[in-house]
Amino acid sequence: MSDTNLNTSTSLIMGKLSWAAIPLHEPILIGTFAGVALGGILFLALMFKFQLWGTLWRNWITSIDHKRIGIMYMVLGIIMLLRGFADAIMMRAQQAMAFGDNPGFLPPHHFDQVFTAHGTIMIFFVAMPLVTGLMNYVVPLQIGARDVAFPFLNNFSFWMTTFGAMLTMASLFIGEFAKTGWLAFPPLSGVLASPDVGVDYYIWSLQVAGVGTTLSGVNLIATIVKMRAPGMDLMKMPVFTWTSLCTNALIVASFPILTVTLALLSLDRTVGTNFFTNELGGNPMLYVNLIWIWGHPEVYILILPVFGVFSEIVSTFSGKRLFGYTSMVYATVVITILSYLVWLHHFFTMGSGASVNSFFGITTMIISIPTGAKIFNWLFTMYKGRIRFEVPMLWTIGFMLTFVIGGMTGVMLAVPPADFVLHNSLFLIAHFHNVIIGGVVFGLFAGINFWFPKAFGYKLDEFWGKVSFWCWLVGFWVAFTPLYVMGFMGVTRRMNHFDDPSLQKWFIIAAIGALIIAAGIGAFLIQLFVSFMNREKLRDVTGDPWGGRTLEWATSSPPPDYNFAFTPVVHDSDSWADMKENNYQRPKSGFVAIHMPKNTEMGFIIAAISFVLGFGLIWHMWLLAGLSFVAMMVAIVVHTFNYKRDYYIPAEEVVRTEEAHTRLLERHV
Ligand code: HEA
Ligand code: HEM
Ligand SMILES: [Cu+2]
Repeated sequence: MSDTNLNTSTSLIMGKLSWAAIPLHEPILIGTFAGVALGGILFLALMFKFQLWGTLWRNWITSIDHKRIGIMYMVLGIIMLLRGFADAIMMRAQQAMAFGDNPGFLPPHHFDQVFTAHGTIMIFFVAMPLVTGLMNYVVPLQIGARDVAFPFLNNFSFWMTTFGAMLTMASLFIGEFAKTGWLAFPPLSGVLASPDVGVDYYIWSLQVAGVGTTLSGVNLIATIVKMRAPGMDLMKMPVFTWTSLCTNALIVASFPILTVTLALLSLDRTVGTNFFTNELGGNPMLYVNLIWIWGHPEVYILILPVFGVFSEIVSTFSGKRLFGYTSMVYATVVITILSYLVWLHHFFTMGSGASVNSFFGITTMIISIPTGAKIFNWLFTMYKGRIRFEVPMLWTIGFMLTFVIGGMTGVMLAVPPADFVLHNSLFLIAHFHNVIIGGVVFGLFAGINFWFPKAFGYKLDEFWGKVSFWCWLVGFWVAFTPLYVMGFMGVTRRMNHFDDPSLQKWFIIAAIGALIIAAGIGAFLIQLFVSFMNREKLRDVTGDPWGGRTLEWATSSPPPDYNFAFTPVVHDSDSWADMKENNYQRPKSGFVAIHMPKNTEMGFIIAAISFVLGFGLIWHMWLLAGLSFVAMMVAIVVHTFNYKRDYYIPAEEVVRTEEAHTRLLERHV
């Protein structure tokens, strides 16, 4: 065999992968790897010791129960939050020390990967899974359904998201991640400026996860449209379900744009097309437009569901019906529509001209009106309410104060002449962390504290919940106010070293703020642990610990596999509050067998193969890519022959479950 032949055969199998891809010369990465490996070994040891593999496989990995899938999404989001936050701490430390002669501890090529990975992970693998997890858990319960419309697809979507996240994580130890920023604009992300695999990791992680997100959007829309309890017409739907419906409409309408954009980028990179280069009629502005037509709706995909969370919490903890239900629904729909008419505000400075900029500036500002309507509705709900300042409500009030300021700085950026000064400055960074942390993250913590007792049957510890809240609130302001200040001074984003020593004090303050946030994350983990240890004391047997108003509180906590023994009948938007007022009695007899979907391992298997496929494509290992593609197709076809997709929970078992709940309730009274 000649030398050339040998070379082609190696590259067909190994592609660009070689030992040089393992970052042995990066002490930070080797340290991290050692930590992950040790943690992994500890985890495996514990799993074997307590013999948990069977349970993990049967009850979780292969589960098609929307409740378990919802919880798994939340676990994924929380684990990835630790990774994304580790990146944030590294950036805060680097920028606090890298002044003058001190280069800091992160060389530019590493720093650039850190901010790209931070942004990508926080948006796609923290905020998205947490939001999707909440919707998955809560929506079917709120509409009185037994599961989502396509339970298998739900499991598959979850695993696609998870394996997408795992591809990003793999880039830590094999090769590297993109150095382009979280939206990977060409020409920087093109093959000339970024010849290594970083951008390919970015592309394929998001492609794999994006399939999951799109399908889960389809699934939840079908669920909400088709599976509501009798009597729940659209204007009687709980507000969280409404915001979920709009969010998933946004997902279905925007994620395919991301998929296509990334597909074109990968064609440019691998087969030499010129969609986004200036050669042969291509144009980088095409990419900028496409990515923001997805990117702007994306930020509303994150915020709308948490607006729903706050609506549920405000009315529950004020002991009142939500003020302005109808206007709340219209505001949500208006924001959904407007979010498609503003994308250009992300590149006012890129030469569209005064009239185009004015159009997009004005549409952007108009979004403040429905958003403001929501804020005032929440305030009016609290007005004259009997407010209980429990942990979910604290997060809600913290959100209202923080988010309004973040929204206002957004409106400042929407003024094109002002944006020419503030674009890509730390002011922008402060704006979006202000709305994302003060809005999305606070909302997720509010939601976790609110629905945790539903999912696990006991409340979360109040003391540690409050510690976590105060650390996040104070920490956020200490970490990001300096960025507003420096933004006004003209300091730009994505810098790993500064020359002007007078700035250092601001970065040190920001680093202290990040440490306070770290304490908030720590307190949250302690809260989970302490609550688990004290679960008997924190137990709620009623299924309705907060005096809830919507259907999820009508069933036991945790709900049985089938959610409701009988499908509830709805007469009001606050259906459970209405049922309680009318002296609703739980049915105690007449139970029948319940038709349920059955677990399957196929979602996990197909998603795992897509991880291998992604890995092969990243490294140009064409043989591996081809084989895994064929394997994936085979798995899909095999799955279509699986006719054993459902089973019945026998009536006796339903009787047993329901009677156990009745006994608990009677003992409680
Ligand atoms: C959850 C995320 C989220 C949310 C909700 C928002 C909400 C808003 N954003 Fe933000 N934004 C981001 C995430 C988000 N943004 C991100 C991630 C980026 C940058 C990405 C990057 O470049 O990397 C960005 C960037 C960004 C830019 C681009 C700046 C630049 O690159 O130079 C602009 C410009 O117009 C903008 C505007 C707005 C506006 C007007 C709102 C409005 O929706 C806010 C509306 C709310 C209020 C105004 C407060 C409540 C209202 C009242 C109390 C009523 C009274 C108020 C008035 C009448 C004003 N945002
Ligand atoms: C928890 C505390 C957090 C801290 C301390 C933090 C800190 C930072 C820092 C220092 C940067 C780089 C700023 C620069 O360019 O100079 C950054 C960028 C970014 N952050 Fe965060 N962040 C946090 C949470 C989040 C969350 C929760 C999200 C989203 C859900 C998020 C999304 C982003 C994005 C999208 C970028 C831009 C990345 C890029 O420039 O490509 N961050 N953050
Ligand atoms: Cu935007």
